[in-house]
Amino acid sequence: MTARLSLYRKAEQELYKLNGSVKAEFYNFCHVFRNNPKQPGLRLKKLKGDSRIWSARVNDSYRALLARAGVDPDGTESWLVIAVRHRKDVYEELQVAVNRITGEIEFVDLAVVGDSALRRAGITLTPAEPDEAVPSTVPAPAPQPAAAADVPPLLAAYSAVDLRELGVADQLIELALAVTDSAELDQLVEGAPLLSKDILYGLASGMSIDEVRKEITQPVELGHEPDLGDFAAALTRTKVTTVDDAVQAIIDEGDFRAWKVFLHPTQERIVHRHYNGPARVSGGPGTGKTIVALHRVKHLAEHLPPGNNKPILLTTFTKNLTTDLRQRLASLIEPKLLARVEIAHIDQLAARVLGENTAPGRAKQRVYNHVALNEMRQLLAELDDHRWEAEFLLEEWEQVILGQSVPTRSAYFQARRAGRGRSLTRPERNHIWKLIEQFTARLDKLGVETWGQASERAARFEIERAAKIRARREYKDEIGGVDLIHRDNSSGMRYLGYRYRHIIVDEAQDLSPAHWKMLRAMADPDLSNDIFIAGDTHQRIYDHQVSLGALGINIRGRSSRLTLSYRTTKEILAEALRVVEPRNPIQKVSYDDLDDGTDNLVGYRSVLHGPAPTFTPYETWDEELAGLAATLTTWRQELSVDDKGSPRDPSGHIAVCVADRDMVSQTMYYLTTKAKITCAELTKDGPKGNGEVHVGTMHRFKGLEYQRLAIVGASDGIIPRTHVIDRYRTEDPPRYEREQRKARSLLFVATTRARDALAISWHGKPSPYLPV
Ligand SMILES: Nc1ncnc2c1ncn2[C@@H]1O[C@H](COP(=O)(O)OP(=O)(O)OP(=O)(O)O)[C@@H](O)[C@H]1O
Repeated sequence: MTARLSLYRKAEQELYKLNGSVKAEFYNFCHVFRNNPKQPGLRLKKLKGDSRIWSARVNDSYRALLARAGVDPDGTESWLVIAVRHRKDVYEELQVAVNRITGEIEFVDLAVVGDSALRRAGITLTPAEPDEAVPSTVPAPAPQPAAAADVPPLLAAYSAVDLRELGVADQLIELALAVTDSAELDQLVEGAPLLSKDILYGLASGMSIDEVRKEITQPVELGHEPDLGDFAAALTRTKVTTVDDAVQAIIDEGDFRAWKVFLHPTQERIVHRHYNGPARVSGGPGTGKTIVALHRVKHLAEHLPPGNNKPILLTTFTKNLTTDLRQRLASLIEPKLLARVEIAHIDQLAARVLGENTAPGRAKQRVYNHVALNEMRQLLAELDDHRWEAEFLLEEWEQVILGQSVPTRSAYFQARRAGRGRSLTRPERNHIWKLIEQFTARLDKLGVETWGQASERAARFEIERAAKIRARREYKDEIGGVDLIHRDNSSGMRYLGYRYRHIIVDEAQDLSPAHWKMLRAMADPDLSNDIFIAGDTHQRIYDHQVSLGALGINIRGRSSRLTLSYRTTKEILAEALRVVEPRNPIQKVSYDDLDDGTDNLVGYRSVLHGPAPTFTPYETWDEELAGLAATLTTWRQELSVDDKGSPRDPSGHIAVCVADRDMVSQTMYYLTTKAKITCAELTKDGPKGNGEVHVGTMHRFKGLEYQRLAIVGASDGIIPRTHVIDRYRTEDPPRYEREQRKARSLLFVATTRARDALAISWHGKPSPYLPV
């Protein structure tokens, strides 16, 4: 007799944590079991409490708990491993059931529920294999201390019926209603099925029943009443890993594999949905927006018609993030599908478009804005014109003229200047236009252009290209769909089509209007699933505010939000939130939704725990660096051994984040020469060299994550740069606010890169954005 064996998600995760020899015995167990589950050495037997759970022997100490999920007509049995654990932790009362909302198989692990909660709910656990010396039943519960009875339950506002209707597993309902504090709830949900965990945390964090129903329950609802006894059908709906010869590789990959297979139901829904137009996912840092974007690429690639072209574009704002995306995508999809995906950062795309449209030898050198600013200053000095600041003019050019592709002086007279400070009269606009004409002529003569100019030109080329495609289509429709050989042959138009069938954008909050226009023109707006956008405006660190609707990208009704952080601990998250959402109403900041509405982080939460972030003041920068060296030395030591005491290399898991390049150099110099800690600078191409600790400016940390992170030099005057922005306070208040918001978001991005530990320090006065 043979058996098909699958692993329940929780069981797979338990296996990652077992030591190597137990894992090896488990692979052997799988092999034997698949050949013959009745093999006597396996000692397969039902638990007494629930006829659905069976226990089988992995080795002397470990047991696999299994559920039988049907038999094929050819006699092949289907079994699901729901847990692998020490025999002392196997209890007769363990149960497995089909959830009435999702129709999936669920295992409620009472073995990890705290004693106090079990006792209050009147549940006693009986070991399935008691040690000889231990009585077969856990001693009768001790009477509860009188004080405990006075503490109201945490979820006192809800009834058993509420919890059941939302989808909490039956076995957990009484227990959940009995817990009195969040620590008890944490323990209760540790072994709970995902849906129960989401619901209970949602209610405990203040979501209403309706919100939980809408955001958590409905997305995973089966739509009809499942047969609670039909495990075979339930197995087909349950996320499992099939045990085959590759199971060893799967388990050895451990937690690194989790994001590839176990999407959260909300993530899964966003990934697989059909969208009739552009769609967007938002959510706080670490909620899996990039993961969703990568799975979306996979989903779309799997549904492409056969071919050898690259109809999918995956793009992001910065170069170093494309490297990361490429690596992650390569580990998620097979090479054949990967070959159908173009991965390029947004400036690279613009450069490519310009390359195609520029005669050889005529290309301009692209320069960053500080080079352009110098040119503007020189021009103003030569003209002896002091009416406008160079910075103001450059921004007016970038944000208003280039940002809206304003083509002529008369169009500039009419241009919207939202968020640009005081209004300009017609003569003032006239003056500015003339200066900017002289400035662009100067750049032209030097043979250079800014990246902003380049993307605006690229957008124009792409828009023209899209217009040709549409004109050809309309003409073809007009003449009744016949081939346009007479017309196409002469113009070379025959092969002209939209560049991409699907475009996926990550870190969307930082793209400029020109970038969006270019992307819009690269995919057919008449087709569904054309553009998928992932981003969080709370993390916007460049000055590009856009309204997608006005740029022809209509996401209305196709926006979703992720709220559960997989990266950051509760402790870090609470402090990070106070950076972007200060409690002081005078400092209140609002964030847009990439359109004309606002976004917020309501419901943003984490189920991970860790130490509270530390906030340390110093008198001087030198003292602060000495403190940093001490922290890093301790972290390095702690991360040099793993959970099981084996040595491991801490390189690349610790990082230091500072405000500017000078501080990067000073920090690296101090750590290398005074503390013997090797460093790698984070550059736009990723970490340079293989030093143990990565050091970089806040901008470089966008999209990355580290196990432990130190933010140093978080002082008033540095975050934000008071000497740079203070003059706007009276001169240009909207600009002052924008600068403040950018600096705040930068600190928010930095704090949310830390996974387990975060240490923030400053010298002198702390940054006004720090929650201290
Ligand atoms: N379903 C999942 N299962 C396991 N891990 C996950 C899951 N979703 C996300 N993660 C992990 O959470 C971390 C953050 O994910 P990701 O980078 O996609 O978040 P993000 O929302 O894009 O963050 P940011 O806005 O900060 O860039 C990563 O380590 C990722 O592997």
